[in-house]
Amino acid sequence: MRLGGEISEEERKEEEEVGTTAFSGGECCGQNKVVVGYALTSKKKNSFLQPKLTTLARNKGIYFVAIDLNKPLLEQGPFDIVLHKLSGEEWREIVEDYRQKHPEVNVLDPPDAIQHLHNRQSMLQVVVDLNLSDCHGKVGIPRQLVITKEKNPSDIPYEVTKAGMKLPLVAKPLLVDGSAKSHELFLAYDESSLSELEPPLVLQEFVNHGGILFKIYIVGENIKVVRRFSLPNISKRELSKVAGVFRFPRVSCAAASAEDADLDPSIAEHPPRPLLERLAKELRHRLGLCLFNVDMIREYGTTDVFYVIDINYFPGYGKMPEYEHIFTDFLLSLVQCKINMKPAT
Ligand SMILES: Nc1ncnc2c1ncn2[C@@H]1O[C@H](COP(=O)(O)OP(=O)(O)OP(=O)(O)O)[C@@H](O)[C@H]1O
Ligand SMILES: O=P(O)(O)O[C@H]1[C@H](OP(=O)(O)O)[C@@H](OP(=O)(O)O)[C@@H](O)[C@@H](O)[C@@H]1OP(=O)(O)O
Ligand SMILES: [Mg+2]
Ligand SMILES: [Mg+2]
Repeated sequence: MRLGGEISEEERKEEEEVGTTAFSGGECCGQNKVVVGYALTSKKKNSFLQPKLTTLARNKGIYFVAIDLNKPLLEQGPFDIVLHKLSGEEWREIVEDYRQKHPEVNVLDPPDAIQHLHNRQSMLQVVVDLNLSDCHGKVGIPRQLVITKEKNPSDIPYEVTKAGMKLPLVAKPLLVDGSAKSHELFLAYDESSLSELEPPLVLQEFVNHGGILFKIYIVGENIKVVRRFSLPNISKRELSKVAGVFRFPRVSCAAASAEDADLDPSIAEHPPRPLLERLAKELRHRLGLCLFNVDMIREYGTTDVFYVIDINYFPGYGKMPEYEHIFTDFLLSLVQCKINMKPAT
């Protein structure tokens, strides 16, 4: 916890912008003050730093301060916690350097750990390694094949046949770098059309799941599940009649949740809580991350066969119910944990 931390004029302005009021000194209404430096894109800042979050945070003594990207990070602060989601190697090095020079600051999360989620192959490999086959259900990943950038697109149909992959396939850019392009996904109904795609790619077997997906938001030890609309089932009949590759929209990212829709209970029922707790705990430890979400689907016609299809770093928490309470409590718990760990003097 920062005692007597100073906040610069620019940071003060920024705080006013996001609805927090800065003051010098380390205490607020008898509470210690927690300073959270943040480096987020303006889109993320707008969706995450909503007034309902910043107001509640201020009441709990938490102050969000914008990191000035035009100034060295090492000259800014002092911070208790740093929250960040920006792309690029340069930023990664800046944060890594800052972490080494300021081990007392909780940097959420370490850049190397985040990097794991920037590749759709390494992202899901942790789920495979977990081998969660008997914990109130089975959790795996869809069968997938990586097509590296050296591969000639005209060879993709052969590679797919050789690997014995079953159609239809979802084609996803291998790298996730925060760009719109890295979210450009295609559904492929026949093998020969696959040569229209541009490597590097991950080709994933499409798993019928009744058009509903579960977004499992993780904030430290907290788990919140929301239901979202997803792609509908593809029947054998449809598959036999259709050919080609089709781009599809970011259907499950829409803010509209499927929470209140009138759905078949066998499709809509949330995955069992013990399974989610085990999955979240294992992923937190194996990935070394606190802030992420997992997209999970239930194989259509089953009660307990689940697939993880995507893991995202620092997702759209603004769409998670009660995120302002969960997030502020989490930030306070981090600082409290540090205080408890300090040796008594
Ligand atoms: N293997 C699959 N089987 C069935 N549907 C899938 C599969 N993979 C992806 N989808 C559908 O496509 C959507 C987008 O896929 P995915 O989540 O992997 O992409 P993304 O660009 O990383 O999305 P996000 O916006 O969540 O980061 C999913 O939410 C789901 O509706
Ligand atoms: O924009 P939204 O609020 O929807 O958040 C999305 C987020 O975009 P942002 O980080 O630019 O905000 C995406 O990050 P990048 O992969 O593009 O880095 C990804 O994490 C999505 O899964 C999030 O949607 P959600 O899964 O939570 O529905
Ligand atoms: Mg997704
Ligand atoms: Mg994703």
